[in-house]
Amino acid sequence: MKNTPWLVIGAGAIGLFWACKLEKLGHKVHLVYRSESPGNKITLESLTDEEGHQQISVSKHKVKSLTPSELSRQYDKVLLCTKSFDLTTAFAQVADFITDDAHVACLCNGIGAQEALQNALLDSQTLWAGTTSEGVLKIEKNHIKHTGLGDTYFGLWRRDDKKETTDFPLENMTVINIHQRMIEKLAVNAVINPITAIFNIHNGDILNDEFKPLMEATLAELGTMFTHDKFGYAQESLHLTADNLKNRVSTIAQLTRLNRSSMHEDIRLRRQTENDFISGFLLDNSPIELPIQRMLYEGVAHAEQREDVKKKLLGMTS
Ligand SMILES: NC(=O)C1=CN([C@@H]2O[C@H](COP(=O)(O)OP(=O)(O)OC[C@H]3O[C@@H](n4cnc5c(N)ncnc54)[C@H](OP(=O)(O)O)[C@@H]3O)[C@@H](O)[C@H]2O)C=CC1
Ligand SMILES: CC(C)(CO)C(=O)C(=O)O
Repeated sequence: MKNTPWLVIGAGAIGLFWACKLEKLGHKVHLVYRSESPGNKITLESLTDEEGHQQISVSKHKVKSLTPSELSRQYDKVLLCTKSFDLTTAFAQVADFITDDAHVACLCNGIGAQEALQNALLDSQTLWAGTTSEGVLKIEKNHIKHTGLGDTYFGLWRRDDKKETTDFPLENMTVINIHQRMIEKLAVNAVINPITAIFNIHNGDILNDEFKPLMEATLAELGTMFTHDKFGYAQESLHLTADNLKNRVSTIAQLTRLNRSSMHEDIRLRRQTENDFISGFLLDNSPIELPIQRMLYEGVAHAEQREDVKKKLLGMTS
């Protein structure tokens, strides 16, 4: 299988990063872009070495960039690197060029888009849901900066899948508990992303005293939901008590203290956010009312309500 190229979809930060990573691993990469061609050489600037030490290195990676209409062959390994709200449309555009037994993987944040993608696949195709804690910034159309070293895992999206013994077609990346890992990531995103986006602050700032009551209340509310036996993903989330969440959120906020969260950046640049797949997913699936998460959702979704939401969030929790 190493001889057949990977089809990577989405030439954003993560798509370019994976195109470089796959090429480094010895795979051919065909990269599908939407608006601007990244060309055939990607520059990857790394700020940390493999052990996480500060060290700047620059490498160039060869890929073949195409639009969906330029595709002409069949692919058996596909990696979708779009935002969650673009996932199914991006797949639909390339579906005719994917083999009946293909491995199809996706790496978007949040939950909800994966099930929609699963429904678009043939039963004979395998969907791998992925989660990553790598930090990548796109500087130019063909230039990315790897700002934070992280891990990436893939697991079968369908738990009852007969293909349980199948491995992801890249070594050391298959996990059996992908749903748990995705819920854990979602829990962190549901705190850091909307708060930093609404208050226009860097990730580390949520640990400041000013936000302490809001943080405590948000974590308590989510802890109650994740440990509720009627939450649809309770099997994967019962360990996520308020204290456990506090540790996770504080660690990530500290590690990424100088970064803007993806949602903060999306709002700053007036782009669509992944709100519906983070807070929206929790609101739709929670067995209890989530007044704080609802207010965070509204504050992200409606720019005109943001000032009011800020006051309410600080007022209701102090
Ligand atoms: N960047 C990071 O460090 C991290 C990102 N993630 C998650 O990974 C996912 C991707 O993030 P990121 O790369 O930063 O996002 P970007 O917005 O940088 O990239 C998404 C890319 O998908 C492209 N795209 C959308 N629809 C299509 C389509 N139909 N055909 C081809 N390309 C398409 C977009 O094209 P266009 O340029 O036209 O908009 C864009 O280039 C998100 O869910 C994000 O939350 C998770 C962890 C870290
Ligand atoms: C972990 C975190 C919060 C890092 O910024 C992230 O995943 C995001 O910004 O979407």
